[in-house]
Amino acid sequence: MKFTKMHGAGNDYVYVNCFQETLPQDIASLAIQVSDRHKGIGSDGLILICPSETADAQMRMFNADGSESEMCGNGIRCVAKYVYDHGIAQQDHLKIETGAGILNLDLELTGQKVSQVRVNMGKPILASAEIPTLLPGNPPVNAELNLGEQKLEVTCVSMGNPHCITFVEEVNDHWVHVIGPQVEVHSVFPNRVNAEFIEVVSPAELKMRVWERGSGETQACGTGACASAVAGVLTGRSERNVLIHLPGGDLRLEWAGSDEVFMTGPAVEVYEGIWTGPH
Ligand SMILES: N[C@H](CCC[C@H](N)C(=O)O)C(=O)O
Repeated sequence: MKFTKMHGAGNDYVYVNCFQETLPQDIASLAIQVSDRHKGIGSDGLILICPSETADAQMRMFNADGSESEMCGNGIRCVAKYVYDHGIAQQDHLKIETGAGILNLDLELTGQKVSQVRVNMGKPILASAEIPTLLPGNPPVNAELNLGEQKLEVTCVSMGNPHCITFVEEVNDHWVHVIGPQVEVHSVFPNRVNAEFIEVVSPAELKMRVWERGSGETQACGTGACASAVAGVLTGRSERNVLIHLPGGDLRLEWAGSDEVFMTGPAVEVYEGIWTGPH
């Protein structure tokens, strides 16, 4: 199976062109195997670039534990780069079908290749089946999440996939590695959740680390950055246009007057290879 390794702000996935490749039946197992950083290719998950009847391509995204997510913000920028650079569609405006609907993307070229992508990520959802209201009468903004000894004040936003955002004084390993896994599997999130921890640098700048549902800490999360930008506005902490610093790079977020969230960031291809495993 031919694959391409790509990343967006350090959030790295194995990409397979399903216009050409045939996959095994059990995609969840394949995702677990290729993602393994010691016994596989090594990635935060597996992303399939598939034909679509309604858009230029369809994206399917699997976490490192094999679970499928509705959306991936860093992934969709890389899918757009792949679709353009590899000649599947060559307009500088693309439509990609996702589990969160069809999204519109604008490509920025350096030479003949895509270097940055601006994505209309659609409207945030403040309460949904994936993010039930945390407690009766408790809205998803500044809600109380009970972790036993500790109570967190969180804001829950879905970008098609669910996010739980906590604003903290200092984003450190304790938040990400100790609190993150507890938030991910908290019983108020029946489908689990991605957990973001945000430090406000200024109203125009946030620092973020993420514990992702199904993949653990990653260097960046596009949908998480969108959800965090929305949470910053809803809680009066940040402006509608913010730069978010992540361990793997920066993302620009705008929550426009139209209520849609626009995300701009890099997309990088690293190498191509042939998956022959596992043996
Ligand atoms: N890293 C991805 C999100 C993956 C989300 C996934 N972990 C989930 O289960 O929803 C992003 O850039 O948006």
